[in-house]
Amino acid sequence: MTEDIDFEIDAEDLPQRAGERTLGSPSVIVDDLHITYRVFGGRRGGTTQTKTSLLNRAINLGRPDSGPITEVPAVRGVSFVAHHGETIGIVGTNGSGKSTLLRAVAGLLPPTKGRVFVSAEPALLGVNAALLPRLSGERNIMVGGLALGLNAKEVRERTQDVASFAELGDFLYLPMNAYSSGMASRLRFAISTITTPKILMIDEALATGDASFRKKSTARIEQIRDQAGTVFFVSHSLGSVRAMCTRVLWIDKGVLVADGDVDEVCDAYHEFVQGRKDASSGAKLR
Ligand SMILES: Nc1ncnc2c1ncn2[C@@H]1O[C@H](COP(=O)(O)OP(=O)(O)OP(=O)(O)O)[C@@H](O)[C@H]1O
Repeated sequence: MTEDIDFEIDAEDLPQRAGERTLGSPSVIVDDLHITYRVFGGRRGGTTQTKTSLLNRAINLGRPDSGPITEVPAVRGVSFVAHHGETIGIVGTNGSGKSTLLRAVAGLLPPTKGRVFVSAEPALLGVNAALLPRLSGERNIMVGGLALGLNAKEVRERTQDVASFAELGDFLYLPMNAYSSGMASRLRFAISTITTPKILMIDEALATGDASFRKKSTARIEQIRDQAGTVFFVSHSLGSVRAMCTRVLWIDKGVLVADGDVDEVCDAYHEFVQGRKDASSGAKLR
């Protein structure tokens, strides 16, 4: 197991754990959730393919989306209840299903099986939010703001704040494909924090930008977290998870192997990635 654990972020720069906040009512209920991706390609004759008729194969010959379909079970039977007032870290090795789980809770992926109940519209805050490279920063702020539920007037009122938070200067009016990658990710972050959601989902957002922007963005996360009801935080940085979270879910190969106390789960996961323990060692923490 060669998972990298990033301890690079200075603990002093991190938002602190939400402390002894009393838990409120349930905000997210995930009940036996399964997410299976279906992708074109893969081994012909494999066990996960659907049958394509000879005629279809002949018609589709040469098309990139023709051929067998492979099913990738990314989340397998995950169940948990999150409450208002919790900051929940999600840890797991590469490809274990963390982002898929987050996207499913955010309503961006339909469950293959099982159900997700949310008490409010969750907002996914991540550096990977899709923006349109040919549009200016200003137009992207409008598109992003509308997508997050603001109306056009509200977005216009906040545009200068978003632009100055992202340190765009006059680049605000240039197409995003003229931005440096750091500038683009700062803008993504700034857009995704334009509102304060009741359920906030953060996917590796702390990795955004250089050290000074990271400090600023973590302060912004702390501010949002204090106002948001429930925060989910996917990260490979156990330092960040320990500093910020009040509970941790550990996902391995799509299965929830541990759900509980931050230090216990982080310690077990750390030992696991160091190759000292098997993933099943986390089961007792549930
Ligand atoms: N769009 C997709 N189509 C098909 N398979 C996918 C897709 N996205 C993810 N997967 C697969 O689903 C599994 C879970 O991926 P996911 O991105 O959720 O894991 P992760 O824990 O977030 O990984 P990482 O830490 O590398 O970001 C992996 O096997 C991955 O290859």
